Amino acid sequence: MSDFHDAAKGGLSAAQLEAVLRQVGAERYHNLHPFHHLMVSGALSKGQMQAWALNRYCYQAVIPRKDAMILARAEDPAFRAEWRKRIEDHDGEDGWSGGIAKWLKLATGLGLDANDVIGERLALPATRFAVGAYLAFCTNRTLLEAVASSLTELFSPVIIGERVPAMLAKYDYVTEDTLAYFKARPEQASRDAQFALSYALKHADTPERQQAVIDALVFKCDILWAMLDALMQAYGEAGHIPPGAFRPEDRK
Ligand SMILES: O=C(O)c1cc(C(=O)O)c2c(n1)C(=O)C(=O)c1cc(C(=O)O)[nH]c1-2
Repeated sequence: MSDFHDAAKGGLSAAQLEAVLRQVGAERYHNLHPFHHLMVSGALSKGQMQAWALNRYCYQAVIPRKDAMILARAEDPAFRAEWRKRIEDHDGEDGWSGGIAKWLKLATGLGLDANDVIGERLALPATRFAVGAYLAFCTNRTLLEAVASSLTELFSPVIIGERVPAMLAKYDYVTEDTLAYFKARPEQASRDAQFALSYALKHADTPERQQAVIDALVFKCDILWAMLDALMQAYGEAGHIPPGAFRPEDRK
């Protein structure tokens, strides 16, 4: 295990920087988290699955907002033309025909009330803090760091490829229709991640900027990890559900 804090010392070639970024994913992406392992092994209760979908909605909902922050800060029209596809993917043409609507369908397909999900008030405090930290990072850090923080998407096709077949095989209440969100995602994620990776490799042209790119990806892995930690703490064996947060019916 590396801590990556001086991974760019002395400077890296583009290929070396890419290798470090992929190593960050190999060591820190949330497919390594115990909550994901419980999910793919079929061990989650329905209430735990609902808690996951309800909390993940907060993440989905902030994505187009952080992408709008990135758009606003980008001076190159060609960059903006490419990046705005991300907002279109999540919002669709009318706000409710893209990825966010599909995530909502996933949540309601698991038995949750749509207003409870959209309202975000039943989400865990730590989820809201993590998601807020992502939005703040993309608002306050350099454009290069904000772009680099999206690079977890290099690894999302892998976790989606693990999650979807397992959910269909191991939970009888999960249908293909419920999981429609994930159909378009791997292709969109690969397109987006390739663009972001090329941008990051090109613009990280000093050891300091290379380190900033690596740190941004580590930070983003921490965000995703912290969200699953929060679910474990609240809905795992410890069962410390914070006041006001979602209480599954199978665990009053
Ligand atoms: O299912 C997943 O585990 C997963 C992970 C990630 C990610 O790695 O950040 C994203 C998504 N899904 C996703 O659906 C998505 O739209 C997305 C956008 C971004 C981003 O940072 O811009 N990450 C992710």
